[in-house]
Amino acid sequence: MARLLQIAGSRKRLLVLSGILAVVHALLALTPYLLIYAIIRSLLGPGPDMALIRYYIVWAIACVTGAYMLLYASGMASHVAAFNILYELRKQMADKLGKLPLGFINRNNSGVLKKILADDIERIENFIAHTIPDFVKCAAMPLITLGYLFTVDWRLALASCVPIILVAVSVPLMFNKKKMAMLTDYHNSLEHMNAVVVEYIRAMPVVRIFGHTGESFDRYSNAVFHFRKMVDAFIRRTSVAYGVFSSFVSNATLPVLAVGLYFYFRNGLELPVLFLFLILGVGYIRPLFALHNLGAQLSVINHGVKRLDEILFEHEQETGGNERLPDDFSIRFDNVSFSYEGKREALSHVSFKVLQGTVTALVGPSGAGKSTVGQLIARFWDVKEGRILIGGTDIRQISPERLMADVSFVFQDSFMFGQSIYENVRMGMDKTEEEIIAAAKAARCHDFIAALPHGYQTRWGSRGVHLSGGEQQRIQLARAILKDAPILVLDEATAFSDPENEYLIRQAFSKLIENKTVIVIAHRLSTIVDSDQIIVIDKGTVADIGEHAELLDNCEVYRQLWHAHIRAKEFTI
Ligand SMILES: Nc1ncnc2c1ncn2[C@@H]1O[C@H](COP(=O)(O)OP(=O)(O)OP(=O)(O)O)[C@@H](O)[C@H]1O
Repeated sequence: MARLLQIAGSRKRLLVLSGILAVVHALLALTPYLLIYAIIRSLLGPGPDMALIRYYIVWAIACVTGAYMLLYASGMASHVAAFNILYELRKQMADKLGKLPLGFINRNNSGVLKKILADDIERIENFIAHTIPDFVKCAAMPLITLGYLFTVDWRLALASCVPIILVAVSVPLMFNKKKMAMLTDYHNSLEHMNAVVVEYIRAMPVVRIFGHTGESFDRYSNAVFHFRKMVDAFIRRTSVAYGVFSSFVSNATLPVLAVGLYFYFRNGLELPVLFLFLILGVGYIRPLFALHNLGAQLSVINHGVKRLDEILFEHEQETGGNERLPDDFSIRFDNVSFSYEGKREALSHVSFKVLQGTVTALVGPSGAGKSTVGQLIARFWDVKEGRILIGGTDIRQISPERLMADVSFVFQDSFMFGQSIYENVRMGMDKTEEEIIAAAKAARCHDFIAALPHGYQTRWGSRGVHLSGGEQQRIQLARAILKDAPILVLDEATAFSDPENEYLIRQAFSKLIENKTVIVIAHRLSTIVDSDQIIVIDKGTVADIGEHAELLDNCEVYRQLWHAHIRAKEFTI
């Protein structure tokens, strides 16, 4: 609750207002019962005063109306606060995700992130908008009622407390530490199920093709069964205590009725007082049910808030507080070592230099660390040892915005947004229509875009159009051409292209790399033989650096790669 109030920030005042309105609502909702009590007294007394009774009825109706108006106002205040908090939270999360290393996003399963960003935040809204006012109301109602009942007859008031005392004993039994730990397991299991479901759906095409439907379904169904087991075990553990709790609450009349009847027959307790206790002495127990539900909800929220905080407090990439601009766009790896999540080193003592305006190819066997080198330049991750310099400046001292503006990355897979093709090329950059079309022309995509049903305004996605893999690659190139960053990292961008597409991509490339510092991560060695330099990476280290002919003479790893490449080219089915 404290953390939620902290998250609420300046909206706390609205929440307090909502709470105050809920308390006044509770007071007003109680008043009609007191008026009914007065009416019964009057009716049972000698010569009832009908004018007074009518007066009480009018007041009772006014109080009920007022109570509901206040409840509405309280709900309004809490909703306005909740939606504002929701907005702030989503903004904070988006801002934070933008500052985290991109590797963090890669590392986390998209199903889990989706649950945190969509479901957990949504639940917080629900909690703040509904549960907080309900909580105040449910806590205020019994307190006010009980206080009043003690002023009427302390003996019956004490009797009406019996169910509360029993509840106070049974609830901690229900939520001891062990069961709270079970709740955490329950939430983890729910998260796991979410992740598996997302994977199951996303992997469906691959799974079908490879005939692993049974295996994949097993993972899915195991996750669902595990979740069911968790729920089952939790319900088994708590059902007895819950049964005791609900029977106390449902039969709360009994102690008041027994003690009331006793005093009525023995001590001449007034009938209206007995009625009052039978109505109010039981009515105030009901909100306890709601309080109990709130306990369960609180644990769900608690888990969600913890998950949100894991992201909000995740270590951000720092710029060392001493931001500098690069002097030029050369790149230097200075004794760089790096491992993913502290495991085996993916790169070990890697040093090389890339001059401004030159093309460098990274080659090496699969898993050697080529993509890692590329990703480190864009600071997807931070190095463990050594440093990476752009124009003489350590990239950790360049602001992330500057670094992102200076480096373009063409990935192996292109991602298309569910927007128009125009917006997919523009990618939020501040560019004119002419510039966008010029970039599309340079990337050889203008012709196929123009042939789409609505040209550049055609929407990508389920109800729009789909483009071939090669066309999507060219859209990626158009983005990079439009961005016009001085440094370009190309990760196997030409792989898997058909000859026609490859020809077009090559044309787009030559336009893209003009006057840029380029690093190409390539498997098809024939495409990079003319590079200014070739860096051979093997098992996370630099095996050799040089031009194609030199490396063929001197580097065994390169020679093997080259021969494998030639054999692959000559291979026919
Ligand atoms: N996100 C990641 N988390 C953990 N380990 C990773 C991750 N990405 C790569 N690795 C590991 O780091 C090592 C280097 O991988 P990298 O992708 O850089 O090699 P590569 O030379 O680009 O391979 P390929 O040519 O097959 O794409 C490999 O052992 C790989 O398993």
